[in-house]
Amino acid sequence: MSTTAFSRPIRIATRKSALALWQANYVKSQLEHHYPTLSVELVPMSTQGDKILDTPLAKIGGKGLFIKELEIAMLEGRADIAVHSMKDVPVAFPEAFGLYAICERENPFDAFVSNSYSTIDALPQGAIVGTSSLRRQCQIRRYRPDLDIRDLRGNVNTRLAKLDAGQYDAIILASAGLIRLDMAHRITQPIPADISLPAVGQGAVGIECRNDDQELITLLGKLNHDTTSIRVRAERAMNARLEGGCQVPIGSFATISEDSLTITGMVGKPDGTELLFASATGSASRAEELGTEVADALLKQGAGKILATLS
Ligand SMILES: NCc1[nH]cc(CCC(=O)O)c1CC(=O)O
Repeated sequence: MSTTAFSRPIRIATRKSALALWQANYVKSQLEHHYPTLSVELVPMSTQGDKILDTPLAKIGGKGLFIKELEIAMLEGRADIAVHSMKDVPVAFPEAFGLYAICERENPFDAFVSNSYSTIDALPQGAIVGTSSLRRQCQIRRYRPDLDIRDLRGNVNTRLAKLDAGQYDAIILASAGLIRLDMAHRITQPIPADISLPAVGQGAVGIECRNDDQELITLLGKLNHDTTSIRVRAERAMNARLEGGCQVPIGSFATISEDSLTITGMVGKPDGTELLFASATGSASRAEELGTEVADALLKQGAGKILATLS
């Protein structure tokens, strides 16, 4: 625990979804744990992305959309930091902002959620599976080409409600979201990485603030989890080289053992007919280079052509 010269409260800009609020409260409690004299407040706000919930994300501008309004609040001095699911954070940051802590990763894998079938393998021919993620779609289609994959939008609770109402035989969600919202019991089957490689940064929470807020940047350093941060940096470097923008059929997953980092990447056609994989292993100190190497190997196999048809 440390004392801090911070005299004003730290205000966390956050979206109002249950998951966003959980993450903001988590960062609040981490800050209070490390700096007991600090006062931390949440500044919940509606973003454009929340208001257009029925439009597929890809069509309304994708990943950057949720974040912009939180950044405006920080620029206008209404908030000091913003908390994000790393998988929703674009690779390129707006000039005035940076990512100054990545907290310890929760379970990074996708989850199969069903009220009737215990595993993906147990689904009958042609079963209806809900997901709007091109990454999940292409990998599930490769594994089970017979399934009927249908669009599924909304926050975690909305998606579960649609499953419970019988609109789908199963849905695919991130395990991390369910665990954080106290719904780990809804995970019917954790989906291993060899069936569905997670999204870049899945399960990790990142903290953003203005580049000129040096006092705050120093303070946030305590909340950074080194191993998570290195893994996510490798995954994001891969995405950066692939120019993986908004909603893309890209998976990336890095692990660290001792000082060695292994990263596997995937780019796939949404219909599941062609999936490219590559991986690299090396010193964790070369995280970003290894991520870039995997991207280059994917590009060499033709990933650029697949991605170009989607933009
Ligand atoms: N795309 C929405 C989103 N962004 C972050 C999570 C939760 C998991 C995480 O923190 O990575 C989810 C829900 C989901 O994909 O099921």
